[in-house]
Amino acid sequence: MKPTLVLVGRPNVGKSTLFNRLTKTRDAIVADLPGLTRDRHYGHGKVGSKPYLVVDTGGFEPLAKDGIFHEMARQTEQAIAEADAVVFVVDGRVGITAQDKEIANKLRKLERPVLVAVNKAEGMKHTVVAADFYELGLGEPFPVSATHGDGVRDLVEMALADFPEPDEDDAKDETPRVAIVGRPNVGKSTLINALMGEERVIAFDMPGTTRDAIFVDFERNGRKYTLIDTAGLRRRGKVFEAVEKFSVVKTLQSIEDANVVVLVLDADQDISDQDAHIAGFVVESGRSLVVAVNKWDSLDAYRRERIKVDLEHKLKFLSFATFHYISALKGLGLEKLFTSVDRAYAAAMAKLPTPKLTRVLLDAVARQAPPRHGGIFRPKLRYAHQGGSNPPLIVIHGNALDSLPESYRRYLEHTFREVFKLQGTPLRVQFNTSHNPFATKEVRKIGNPRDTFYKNREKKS
Ligand SMILES: Nc1nc2c(ncn2[C@@H]2O[C@H](COP(=O)(O)OP(=O)(O)OP(=O)(O)O)[C@@H](O)[C@H]2O)c(=O)[nH]1
Ligand SMILES: Nc1nc2c(ncn2[C@@H]2O[C@H](COP(=O)(O)OP(=O)(O)OP(=O)(O)O)[C@@H](O)[C@H]2O)c(=O)[nH]1
Repeated sequence: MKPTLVLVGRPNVGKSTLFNRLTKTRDAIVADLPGLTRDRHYGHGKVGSKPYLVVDTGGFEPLAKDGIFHEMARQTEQAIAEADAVVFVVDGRVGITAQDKEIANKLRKLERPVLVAVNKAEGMKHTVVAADFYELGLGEPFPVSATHGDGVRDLVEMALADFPEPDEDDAKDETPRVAIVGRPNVGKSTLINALMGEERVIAFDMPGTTRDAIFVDFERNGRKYTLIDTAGLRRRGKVFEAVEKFSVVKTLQSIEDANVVVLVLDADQDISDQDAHIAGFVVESGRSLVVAVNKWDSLDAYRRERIKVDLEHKLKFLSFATFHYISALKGLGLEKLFTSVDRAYAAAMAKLPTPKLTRVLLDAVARQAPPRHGGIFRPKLRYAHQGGSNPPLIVIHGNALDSLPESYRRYLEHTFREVFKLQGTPLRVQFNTSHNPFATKEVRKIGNPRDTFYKNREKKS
């Protein structure tokens, strides 16, 4: 399961700037889908080969009561309770404040790593700027500069030091891992019960710590699946029960762990921002998606039409996914739902051979040539290969690909999707241009030359 870093600190110390830096690389490869709801408080990042999730508590609505921790929303408390490591951001220019001390008192009681990031430390003597913050009693402070990036990599490496490298064997396991997610009360538990019947009980007796998801194997029509059960998790983990019913961190983690996500919506309610945010996480994570519009049994014809319009309007960025109208309570529509789960899994794992990809690419170019850059030269698309699965990543090689407009990338994506029948999975198309061998930025769209630098350095050593 991906470790989750939670950023805390008083206002204005630079949490959102640090958040942006921690999630930057990943951001660059997420296509801008029309209408995609992105939540700037939750994001993905990667350092070396270790992926992580980041939560910025800075934007959570403060509840005006006494004391800093009362002022922070319950969501902050919940995020801290669920974090794998907490990054406590302080301001190196201002120095230690009374609020910092209060936060530190609270954090010292946590049974998990807390790292003190002394921000805005660019151009300052590191030993001097850090010294002040030893007093917080949270170990060695890390001077960083969120705006310049200094020290940020070391900070993350330290935060993730105790977490193992992602398990390669995991990916080879051919049982589809399915996560059922959605906001409270949409019918997730009812759906899980309908799918698993009595087996459900087993979930509660499984050993494991609170941060482990519960993986439950089940069979349907002779096929095996592993269900990632966050509902069971929430019930077991007393700490979450006390705070919020909906667990953002667990939802994010189970999406990350899944191959296919079933997003459950309540047809009896309007589509909410929370629905759209969860859908946004799924798109960002690149996981396959099937949408289950539940409680269809309780709607009359008028409401059914209305909800369809609402879905079309608010979740249009999910056009790659299949929508099913089901009743978990009555067990209706579940067969078709699972046909789509199978299809979405197959699409996520599809093997796309280089010769065929290249043929499809060249055919697409022949049908519609890319526009000339500045009316002068035409980008040249040479060949394509598959760079990854779940989601499928198609890497296109050629010259001057930087100048291809977004609309052309979409055209290619659409073509690949049609030809390879990639229903249910997001698809990523990346350009690898070689028009300037001396440019530092070799790989377009996976941004950040610094990362390329580190990767190359790692390879050499
Ligand atoms: N010099 C310097 N300024 C920084 C650095 N990081 C952030 N800042 C500045 O500090 C101010 C606050 O940054 P934010 O990232 O908005 O701070 P925050 O902690 O998210 O603030 P809240 O949203 O109020 O909680 C901005 O003016 C930033 O430009 C840094 O590394 N060096
Ligand atoms: N009419 C109708 N009601 C349903 C259906 N599925 C679930 N419900 C009802 O919706 C309510 C919530 O269902 P749950 O399965 O507990 O929802 P959940 O998403 O697991 O909720 P949380 O545990 O709060 O996250 C219950 O009263 C269910 O009986 C359905 O298909 N039709």
